Amino acid sequence: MKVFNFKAVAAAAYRTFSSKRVAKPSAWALTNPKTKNTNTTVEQCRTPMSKIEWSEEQKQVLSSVSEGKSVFITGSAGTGKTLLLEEIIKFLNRLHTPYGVYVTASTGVAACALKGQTLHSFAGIGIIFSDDDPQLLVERVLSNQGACRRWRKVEALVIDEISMVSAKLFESLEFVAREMRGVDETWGGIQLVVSGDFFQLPPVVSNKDYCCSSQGVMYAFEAECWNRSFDLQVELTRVFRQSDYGLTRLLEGIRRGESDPQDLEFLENLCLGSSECDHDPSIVQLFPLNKDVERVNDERLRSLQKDVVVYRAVDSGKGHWKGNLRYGIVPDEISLCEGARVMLVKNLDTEHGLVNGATGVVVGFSWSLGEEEHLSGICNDKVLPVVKFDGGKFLTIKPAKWHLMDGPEVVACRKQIPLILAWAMSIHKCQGMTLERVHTDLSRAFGCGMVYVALSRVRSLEGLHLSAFNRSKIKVDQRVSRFYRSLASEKSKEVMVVDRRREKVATEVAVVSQEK
Ligand SMILES: Nc1ncnc2c1ncn2[C@@H]1O[C@H](COP(=O)(O)OP(=O)(O)OP(=O)(O)O)[C@@H](O)[C@H]1O
Repeated sequence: MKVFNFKAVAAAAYRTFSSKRVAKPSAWALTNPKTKNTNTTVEQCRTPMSKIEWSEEQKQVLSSVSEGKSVFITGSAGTGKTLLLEEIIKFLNRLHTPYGVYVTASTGVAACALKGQTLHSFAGIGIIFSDDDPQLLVERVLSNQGACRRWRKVEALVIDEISMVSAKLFESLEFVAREMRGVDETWGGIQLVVSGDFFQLPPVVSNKDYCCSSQGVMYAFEAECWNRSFDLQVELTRVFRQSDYGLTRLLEGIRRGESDPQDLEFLENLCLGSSECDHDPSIVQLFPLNKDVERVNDERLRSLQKDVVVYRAVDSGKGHWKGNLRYGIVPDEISLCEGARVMLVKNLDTEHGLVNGATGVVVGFSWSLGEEEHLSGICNDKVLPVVKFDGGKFLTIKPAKWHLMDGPEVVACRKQIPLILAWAMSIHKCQGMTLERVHTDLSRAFGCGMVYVALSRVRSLEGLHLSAFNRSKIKVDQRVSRFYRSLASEKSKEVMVVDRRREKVATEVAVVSQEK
């Protein structure tokens, strides 16, 4: 109880302090790339879950896409990249022929969330290594009928979570696109819509490739074809996930590796109140490693000492597509019992907050009357879990379906209960999620972007519980910083051009009125 008070007081004090200290940024601060943490403003933040109102930047992207332009959308966590992408996908699907639009992502989890497929399965190039000859990849595609059709028919290609796509893959795909389509334009003329934040998790590269990449190139933006792949590269700057300016600014500092020492001190102090969280199962624990996630979830489940009901995924579909289903968020098998902490992994009732990421507790099981057919193969006990969500709502959870799409065609389908155990989760899996309450030990974070991804999941400081924090674990790749500096300087050049045009028009208007 004492600890809880400490956290509440600390968070409140921090908010007061941070809002007092930070005045409304000037117009200069908003456009000058050299200004630290310029990119988010307090009046720009809004209450999460409220009605969608596209920001000017989001509107700019929507309009460019509607003109057929290729765009790269980036920005801090929670700036609405995914929401914007969903809107773009709806638009593209209305515009193009069947098989004209392919939605992909670098990870199965992100692909599933957008009802798409992984970039690898779209491309049909198999696993690639840094020394693979691009021509060999074209041959691989040519031996795969489905992949040939995809490359020839695609008119618009969406790629989400680009930060985890390597330069080698990006470059290879651009080459494959030109070769397969026989068109000598960049990407063979395909309209690209790419989204992601390079300050978040980087590409996973093999040891062999890592040696090459650390000397050479690693990130997709380092690919030789990157700049000519896009007509527009936009950094979204309005944060929607957090409405607290202090937290938004603290996160932006960590994202860029330019933290204010007082923010870091605040995070260190926050750790003092951690012991309570170890016993509070309603807080999702985030771990850098999968093995810790499995250990904690298993231990917690066993400690309840209740009868367990097992749900097994039922997969259908064509050959290798079926294999891809297991890389999505929903597991092959999930064991549940009364008292188990769970997270919904599907939007069931958006109006009542029963959305992907909502957490709750299994309070019992009900007979699956009328659902026997749907449960067949999934659960031998023929019962459905009843969950009390943290918002107070009770819901009997029925099996849901996840489809793997090849353009408009469903090529594989997984049926499973849309729940995962939620005492613990990996930082890799939570990238892209909004979580109400998070507990994490960041002293064991490794690699670039991990601290930022973990911290940026929450909506408010009250939702953040830290048991350890080590400032040396905030790692930012200088190549990424340079890339964002160059994006910002391009933006400020654009602003200057617009300002000059405005000045010119104003002078002309003044001259005209004097002449009159
Ligand atoms: N224009 C908008 N109006 C209202 N809410 C918005 C808007 N854009 C985004 N949001 C909300 O903000 C939250 C974060 O959005 P989203 O998940 O799309 O961000 P993101 O940039 O993809 O984050 P991450 O990098 O962590 O994946 C979501 O709850 C989303 O619904």
